[in-house]
Amino acid sequence: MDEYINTGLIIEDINDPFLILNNDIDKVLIIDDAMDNRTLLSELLMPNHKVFLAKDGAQGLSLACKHTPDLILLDVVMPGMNGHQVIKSLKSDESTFNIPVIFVSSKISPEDEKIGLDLGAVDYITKPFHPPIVQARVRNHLRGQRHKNLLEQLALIDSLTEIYNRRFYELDIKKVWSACNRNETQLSIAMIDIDFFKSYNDEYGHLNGDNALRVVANHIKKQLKRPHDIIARYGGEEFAVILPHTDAESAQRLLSEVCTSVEDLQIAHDSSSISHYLTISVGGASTIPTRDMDHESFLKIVDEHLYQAKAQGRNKVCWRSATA
Ligand SMILES: Nc1nc2c(ncn2[C@@H]2O[C@H](COP(=O)(O)OP(=O)(O)OP(=O)(O)O)[C@@H](O)[C@H]2O)c(=O)[nH]1
Repeated sequence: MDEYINTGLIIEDINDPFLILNNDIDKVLIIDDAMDNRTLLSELLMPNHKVFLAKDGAQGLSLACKHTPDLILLDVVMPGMNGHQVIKSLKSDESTFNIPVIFVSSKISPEDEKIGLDLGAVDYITKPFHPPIVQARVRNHLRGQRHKNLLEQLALIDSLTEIYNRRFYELDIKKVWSACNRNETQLSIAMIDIDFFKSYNDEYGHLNGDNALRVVANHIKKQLKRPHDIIARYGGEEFAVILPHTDAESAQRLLSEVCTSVEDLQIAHDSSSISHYLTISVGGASTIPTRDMDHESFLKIVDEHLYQAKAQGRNKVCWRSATA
């Protein structure tokens, strides 16, 4: 079938890493049972976009989940699942909920258009369509979507350190907690606090304090190598680290290295009573999440261990033992 061939930027459901490499090109998924429409629309969009083609609703849903396109052009009248059923399914799935959908339909009455928009479509184009209008509408919606994505990303970044912020932590931990629960895999969480940071600010000034926060945050971030490991600024001089699929032994080893390496940065801290340099204390715990415990209660255990690290002299890691 012609759509299964990767022609220029027209891509069907192929297992091709090329898709992941060209992130800067917007991806548009066309779901239409008529081959002529698929061809016409893809030719219109192909020069500027990466185009995926689906010949029915089921294939469209599977491509949408797999490739998370930036925009979907969706026919209404199709055999099997119609466009209304497809958009309902897209809107009920967390992974596809945010993808804007434009209906491209031969149902042209205002009532049809209203139904489409009420179902969550961002636009409604009637057939026969005018190519320049399709191109302009697609371009405008993609521009809006890019802007929205950018704002969403910025809302999850801490402006001082440019690492993730607490809001991202809250979103991520929920997902990771349930994924590790489902897969029965180990999850480790650490809370990191800079030692005597109040006196650092008092001694060197707030601007140097800000700079030290930036340096320490990004230094720790660099040491988290796995793709799903994250560090987030949890509050003032406190950072949370999430290490999915990581057991207590590995996590503790990693955080001990982090702890040592922060002191090795040799950021002078003359008013610290434990070192000449800026240091951190770390509390942590590991578990296979169960239904009996939520991540907030687990974080309290992590916090208790941070408290212990402080109480035991700072510049160290306290981890809940596996049997505790
Ligand atoms: N420069 C700067 N300082 C901050 C920022 N956020 C929090 N702080 C400071 O971090 C300090 C934290 O002080 P404390 O909570 O008393 O803790 P500490 O002095 O580090 O003492 P221990 O944690 O017990 O070792 C406060 O003085 C805050 O003002 C920030 O964004 N920039």
